[in-house]
Amino acid sequence: MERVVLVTGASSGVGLALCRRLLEEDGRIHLCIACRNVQKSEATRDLILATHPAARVSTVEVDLGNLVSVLRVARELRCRFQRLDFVYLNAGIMPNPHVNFKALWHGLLTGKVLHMLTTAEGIMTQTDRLNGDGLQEVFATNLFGHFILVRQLECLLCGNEKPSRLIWTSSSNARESAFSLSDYQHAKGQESYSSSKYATDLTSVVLNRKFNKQGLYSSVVCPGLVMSNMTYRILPVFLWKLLMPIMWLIRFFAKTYTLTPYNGAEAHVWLFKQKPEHLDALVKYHSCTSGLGKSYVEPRKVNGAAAFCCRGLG
Ligand SMILES: NC(=O)C1=CN([C@@H]2O[C@H](COP(=O)(O)OP(=O)(O)OC[C@H]3O[C@@H](n4cnc5c(N)ncnc54)[C@H](OP(=O)(O)O)[C@@H]3O)[C@@H](O)[C@H]2O)C=CC1
Ligand SMILES: CC(C)=CCC[C@@H](C)[C@H]1CC[C@H]2C3=C(CC[C@]12C)[C@@]1(C)CCC(=O)[C@@H](C)[C@@H]1CC3
Repeated sequence: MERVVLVTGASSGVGLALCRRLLEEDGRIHLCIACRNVQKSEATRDLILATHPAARVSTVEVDLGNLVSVLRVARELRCRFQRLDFVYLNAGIMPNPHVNFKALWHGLLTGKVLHMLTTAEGIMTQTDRLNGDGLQEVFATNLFGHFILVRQLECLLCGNEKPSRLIWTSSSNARESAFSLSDYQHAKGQESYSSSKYATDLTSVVLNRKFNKQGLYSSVVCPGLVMSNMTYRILPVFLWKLLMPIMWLIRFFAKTYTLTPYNGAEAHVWLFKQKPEHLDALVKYHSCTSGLGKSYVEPRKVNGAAAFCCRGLG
């Protein structure tokens, strides 16, 4: 039976590399790519078919930051498919990023620089805004749109012969201290990206609690630092090009400097091959690349997730 795999944010970066890598793993899957509009869907399908001409690739359009669009695409998917085996919830944004180089310099003096270079803790802020639905844009796009999609697709994901899987692209920038239940959309702070990714980690834990019995399993991954449209919006492209040799060097000390979308998709592809019953719901799977360019996956506990469960909030 062919497996049906849905990937959001398939038009570029980690999502596009993931689509290609999944087809390398199993050329018989039915890959459904979700992009923002028809032009992007068709261009992405052409790119994938150029390297995998025999692949079965279909397209759907969704703006995850627009609830009407999410409900519409869920309806369309329910009509088109009888079940979904894998859903990669990968689309994401980081609008108006700002890097505090002074803090990075201070980190160098206080010995925290490696932690800062891998998590961006204390050196990155964003300016968020309200979207058309009256929700904070980062929360809505990175988490809530995806969450509503999952809930709307329950009939395709639960109670199937084999377990179905949700795989969320989170981040090592996810931080417990950036998230607050009383301001879960992060309207008040300037770390909306970090908050949305931490909320994603917790959502995955809670989804496992609720749905494992019905054969649906959820995992979170971090692709590491990847050069993609998202990172190219943080600094000017010429600066990234200048920094590139330094980043190759940093990779000898910081294994999460995966740098290419292909390497960044390592954990996503690894999870595709694992039995979900053997995975730990409180772990985030990190794509890593050694200084010599070898890719591998490292599991790390999600900070605070166990405590969150114990408090009974899940
Ligand atoms: N790059 C990095 O270093 C890291 C990235 N990540 C995460 O990886 C994921 C992929 O990002 P990456 O590949 O780096 O960046 P890209 O910007 O290349 O990819 C983001 C994807 O999300 C899509 N997207 C954005 N907004 C929406 C929306 N409203 N509705 C539908 N699709 C949307 C984009 O579509 P479009 O082409 O239309 O804009 C694009 O396909 C994100 O969740 C990001 O947070 C996590 C850790 C590190
Ligand atoms: C690499 C050097 C020498 C300088 C670049 C400084 C920053 C622009 C850079 C350092 C750490 C990076 C980082 C991210 C973006 C770019 C940095 C702040 C992320 C926040 C990108 C998105 C993610 O999800 C995180 C995992 C990244 C964490 C590290």
